[in-house]
Amino acid sequence: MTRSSAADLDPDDLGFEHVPETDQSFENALAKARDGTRLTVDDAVELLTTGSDAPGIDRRRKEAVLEAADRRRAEVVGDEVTFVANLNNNVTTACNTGCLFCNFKDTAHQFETDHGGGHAGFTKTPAESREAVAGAVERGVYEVTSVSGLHPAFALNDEHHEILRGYDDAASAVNYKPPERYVTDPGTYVDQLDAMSVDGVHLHSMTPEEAYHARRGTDWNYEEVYSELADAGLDSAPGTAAEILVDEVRDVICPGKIDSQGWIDAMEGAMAAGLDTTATIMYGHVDNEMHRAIHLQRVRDLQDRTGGITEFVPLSFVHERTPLYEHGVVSGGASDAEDELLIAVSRLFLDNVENIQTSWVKYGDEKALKTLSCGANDFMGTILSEEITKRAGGSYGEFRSFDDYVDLVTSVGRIPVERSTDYRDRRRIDPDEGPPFGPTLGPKADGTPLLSERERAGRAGTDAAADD
Ligand SMILES: C[S@@+](CC[C@H](N)C(=O)[O-])C[C@H]1O[C@@H](n2cnc3c(N)ncnc32)[C@H](O)[C@@H]1O
Ligand SMILES: Nc1c(NC[C@H](O)[C@H](O)[C@H](O)CO)[nH]c(=O)[nH]c1=O
Ligand SMILES: N[C@@H](Cc1ccc(O)cc1)C(=O)O
Ligand code: SF4
Repeated sequence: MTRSSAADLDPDDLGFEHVPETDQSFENALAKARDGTRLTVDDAVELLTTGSDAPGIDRRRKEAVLEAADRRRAEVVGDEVTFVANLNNNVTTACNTGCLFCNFKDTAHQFETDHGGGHAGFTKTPAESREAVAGAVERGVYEVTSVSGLHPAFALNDEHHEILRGYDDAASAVNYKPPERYVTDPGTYVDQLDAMSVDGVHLHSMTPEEAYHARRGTDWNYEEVYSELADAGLDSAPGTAAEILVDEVRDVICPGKIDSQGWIDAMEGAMAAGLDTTATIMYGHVDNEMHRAIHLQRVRDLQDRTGGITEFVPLSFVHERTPLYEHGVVSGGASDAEDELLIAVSRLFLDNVENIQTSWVKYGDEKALKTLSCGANDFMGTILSEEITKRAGGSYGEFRSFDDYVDLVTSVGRIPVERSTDYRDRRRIDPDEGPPFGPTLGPKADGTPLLSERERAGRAGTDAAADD
């Protein structure tokens, strides 16, 4: 069943078929985790629940799971904690997909020329995107992550515009309105990537959902679309939009999105086009431990087939300003124990994905540091600007300097390491040599700090959103 509004949902009966019940025991699952036997979905459920036969989390059992994951992390990737010098450049917040966990988007009609009222969102032209990227590259950033709303005027290229214009009632048939209808034309996906290709910066962009948007209304396949995007400068694709890869959950939280198989098809297309990818899970809303375990299996299967996933990124649901919370469908996000167990079981279950990322944006510094001893080894990036979590009510900040990274990582006895997006280039940072520390791996990165003390203080209250 597809429902489109949070107000229509009965929180006490979401009708889920998948529930966290198994024939496995916690002890058996833990023994398998400890000796490195490949885990099943039932094993993962036992570990995530610390025993599905009893309600609540058992503290002692939880510590045993975290310890097993920490040991595995040490065996697989050692004591280095990696991070990247990157910029988030989101192109537009205009989106009609209506995901109930998301407050990043603004309904797209507000961006039209004949819309009277104001709005808090933005659309950047390709020239504006280039300016944002050029400024960051000048300062030593060498990765740009760009994820955006599915603006109805976005098309892959000029040919795609022609195809979409050919539809009768294109707005409802293919979610298309021509750029002339909008105050700001976002250009095409190819234009945006071309514009953001500044001095060899690594472009990490085009989620599976965006790739779907870039081929809607055509018979093009994902590999062709990603190949054209790669020609325009794309280097790797973020595997967001995964949310929970179980359709009964997607039907509740994102009925307008591609389904689980669609996400997998897009990821396979990206990798067939030669791109690296990342994979995510967005958990802690209406999902249960069985859903999380099935999700992990789908990601592991995909990685068995492709080998192109460089990292797994758990994104804990930020609830405060989202339709799911405002309509009482959920009463909050994941607990600390759930966050720790999710990181730990991701490490133990995904025996074919080397890097598990922890997000200081979602968890805050204290919890993110704790997760570095529950299985995580990557601490994401400087990002310099953050809108998705902030708009959902998250308050853990939107940028991180290398000095902060070195302080945080050394405070838990680990080794700070600057990395490239694909983890192939690495530089160990010697804390005794600085501060200030800055990035050195990019073409224009010379070790100069990305943010001076003064800028960091000055930016603490800045709002990056601009008017359309
Ligand atoms: C905001 S979308 C932007 C890209 C594109 N529209 C898409 O859906 O793939 C990127 C991701 O942000 C994450 N996200 C959105 N709202 C969130 C929230 N309230 N808490 C945690 N993650 C969230 C979701 O996992 C989503 O797939
Ligand atoms: N976890 C979050 C990320 N992760 C992405 C990284 O910053 C980086 O782009 C990736 O590891 C590839 O190098 N980005 C966010 O904006 N917010 C997060 O919560
Ligand atoms: N920007 C996304 C997260 C993200 C982007 C790229 C990734 O590879 C992973 C996660 C968010 O804040 O939720
Ligand atoms: S998650 Fe992405 S597709 Fe869904 S509403 Fe937000 S911006 Fe749009």
